[in-house]
Amino acid sequence: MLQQVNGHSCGSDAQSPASLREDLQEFLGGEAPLHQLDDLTKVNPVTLETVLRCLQARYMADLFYTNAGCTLVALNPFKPIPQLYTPELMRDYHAALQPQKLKPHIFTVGEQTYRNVKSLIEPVNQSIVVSGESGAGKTWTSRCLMKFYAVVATSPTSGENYKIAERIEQRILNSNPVMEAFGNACTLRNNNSSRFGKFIQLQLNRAQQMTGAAVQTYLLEKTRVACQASSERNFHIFYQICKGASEEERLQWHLPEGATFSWLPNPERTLEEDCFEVTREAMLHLGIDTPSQNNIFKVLAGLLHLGNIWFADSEDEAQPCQLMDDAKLCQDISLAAAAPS
Ligand SMILES: Nc1ncnc2c1ncn2[C@@H]1O[C@H](COP(=O)(O)OP(=O)(O)OP(=O)(O)O)[C@@H](O)[C@H]1O
Repeated sequence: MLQQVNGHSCGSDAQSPASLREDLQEFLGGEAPLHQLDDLTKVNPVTLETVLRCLQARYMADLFYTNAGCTLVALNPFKPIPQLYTPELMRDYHAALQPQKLKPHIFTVGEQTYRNVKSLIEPVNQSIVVSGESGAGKTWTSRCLMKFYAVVATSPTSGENYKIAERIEQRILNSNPVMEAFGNACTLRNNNSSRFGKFIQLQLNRAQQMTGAAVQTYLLEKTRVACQASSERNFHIFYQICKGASEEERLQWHLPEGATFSWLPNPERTLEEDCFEVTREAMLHLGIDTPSQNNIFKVLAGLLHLGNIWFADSEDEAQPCQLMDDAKLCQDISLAAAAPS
């Protein structure tokens, strides 16, 4: 029988510590290698130690997904595993008679959810909750799910439909770089940490083909614009415009090469998330044209300049704030405006 032990007394039926230790030894020294346990409900007795040992053994064997009943536990491999996310593998999970019989994978969850919609005459909305601590891999997992649906939930027949489907698919996937540029930042725990929560809604038509997506965001950490913990950074987009702007744009946005901004800490760190081109390209695909993009980037550059303004402590709070150094402010602005590049 499955024993559940959570560190507290389990009442009169509780197993004695000695017999629990025996069971533990038996389980850990058992015949079957621990990494072969692909469902944590098969772990017996269920203790923190047995569950962690099982997950550790699977991690060492490059097995990053483990079922826990109807929940999937995903371990972050912290290294690229391209063969785990190929379109071919997505199609295998999609085509399988019983995907749950294949190796545990995020694609099983994606496919099961998709089938739940498909199997009902009056479809019912399905939700997948991706949770975990910072750096656990939630953003990665949501991206995988979106890619999965982009592959399996678009199977149009005619050429015209194919083009429409491809455009929708591209737009859905392009929302990720834009959301991440404006809403993610490098923190102590994660170089690409989402500083907001999101609810992504994928919309399907009656033929279960993807017709659109909506993303609702909440709790964006707006204070990060003006205040970053030491060794952390501001949102990626600020670094992208400073590093990736052309000479002409630098002039337009008053961002001379080498300018320092107090709201832009640790600019010397180069991350793969600093790629301005990817963001611009994705914005274009989402329908944000170049003039609109320029306006957005000008506002962001203005914010960086605002961060370099210092106010003197006010003696009378009823009076307007005084700038610390008017002359320096004018000089900074004119320098920025006149800077060649
Ligand atoms: N399945 C995976 N394969 C390869 N690398 C991964 C995988 N999952 C996560 N990673 C790596 O771990 C990093 C952190 O993952 P991710 O940004 O998804 O975490 P998160 O849970 O969304 O964190 P936060 O809550 O801070 O936003 C990723 O940038 C990526 O490098």
